[in-house]
Amino acid sequence: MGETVINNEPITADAKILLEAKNLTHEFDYKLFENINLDLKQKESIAIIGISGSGKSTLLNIFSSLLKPKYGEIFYNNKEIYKLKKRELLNIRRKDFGIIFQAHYLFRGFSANDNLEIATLLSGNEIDKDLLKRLNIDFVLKQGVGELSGGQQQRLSIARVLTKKPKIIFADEPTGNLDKQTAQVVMQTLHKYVKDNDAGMILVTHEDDLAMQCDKVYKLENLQLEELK
Ligand SMILES: Nc1ncnc2c1ncn2[C@@H]1O[C@H](COP(=O)(O)OP(=O)(O)OP(=O)(O)O)[C@@H](O)[C@H]1O
Repeated sequence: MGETVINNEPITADAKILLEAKNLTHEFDYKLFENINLDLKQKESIAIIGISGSGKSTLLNIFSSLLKPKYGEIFYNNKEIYKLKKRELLNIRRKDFGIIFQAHYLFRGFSANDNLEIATLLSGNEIDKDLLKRLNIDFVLKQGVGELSGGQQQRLSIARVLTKKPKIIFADEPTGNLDKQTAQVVMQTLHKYVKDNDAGMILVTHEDDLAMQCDKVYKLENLQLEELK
């Protein structure tokens, strides 16, 4: 545990755009954001910070196909995702999008290994033993999910998402349950995955130091994304 983050390759101007958000506006009881635009390129990681209630999770839900915005569009592979047929959208969400939220959605009553096997069945990929070692969960595979600590469950859910080999990772406070050192290992693992697999990542976090390890950092404030890095 505890190497330095490998995240210094610059993103070239001609890198492929993975996800494009155009003019997003959304509100619940109050307006959260207005006319937000964002591009996510291959190998790029983008962090979104902002005070509690500013709408970060809502924005991530919209990016990640879970919530249709009031106005605006999200393009993935040149298609507007909210105009796709339900089945097509589900397919993208299942195969290409890796959604890591604090609630883990692990199958309780099954072992850690069973949970990973499900991801291999869905994706046709193998379980990556090195990944499990990096995340320090290789020794808990036989245990039931309910027997794992909160942090182990969180890392298992991250391993399960990465086993799918998603094109884009959407992560909402993925290190919320973890101590600083383990959080650092998890972030390194996510950054390495993004660089090694020509993927992209959008991360919502309260931790400024974790945000600054991303290629770009935006603060959601006054209905806009202000570019901090
Ligand atoms: N499904 C929903 N229905 C109604 N209101 C919602 C819904 N989801 C979020 N909100 C409201 O939208 C506002 C922004 O919530 P959101 O979770 O996006 O903020 P956040 O910046 O991620 O906050 P935090 O940092 O505390 O997680 C809050 O006032 C919340 O109550």
